[in-house]
Amino acid sequence: MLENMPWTRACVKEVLRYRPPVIMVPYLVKKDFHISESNYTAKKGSMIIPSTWLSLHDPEAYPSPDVYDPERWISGTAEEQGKNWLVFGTGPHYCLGQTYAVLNLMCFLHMLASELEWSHTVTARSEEIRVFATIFPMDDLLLSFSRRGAEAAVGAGTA
Ligand code: HEM
Repeated sequence: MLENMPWTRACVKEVLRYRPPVIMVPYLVKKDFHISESNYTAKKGSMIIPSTWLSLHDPEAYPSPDVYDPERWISGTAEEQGKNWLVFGTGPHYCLGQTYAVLNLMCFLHMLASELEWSHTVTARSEEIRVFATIFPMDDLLLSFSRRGAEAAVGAGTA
């Protein structure tokens, strides 16, 4: 079923690109490591902290990177940008949960969208980002839900 939901997948992949939950991954250098095509060598014992944010907002890979645009995963070239898709890291320690995470978010989004009406109170700080391990909207996200077709709110408040 989930493989037949390209738009739900596109929405999940786009929100992970647009607002990645992990914006940097720290690595400890185990031995001197020369960065190819540069004259820089990372010394043993130093910390390297690559930013996933910059790759995921690279305009060469994702045109208009600061626009939330699921369409780029349908008719655009986003699926071809494997080197930039660092939401789940890369290399031998890439995230073991990445397939599960995307499928789980698809299920979650599908259920919330089909069962509930969403109401988002947008404030001047909604698009500002607070970094605290992961990222949050600065206004904490003023979102309320009501069951479709019912008067009673099932989860009003912040979420
Ligand atoms: C949206 C949700 C998630 C995001 C954005 C995420 C992101 C990441 C990132 C960036 C890394 C570091 C990769 C690297 O060092 O290059 C990582 C590692 C890891 N993740 Fe996730 N992750 C998510 C969900 C999950 C889930 C649901 C599981 C387990 C069910 C999981 C299990 C792991 C494990 C075991 C590692 C360490 C792999 C290793 O060191 O070899 N992750 N994740």
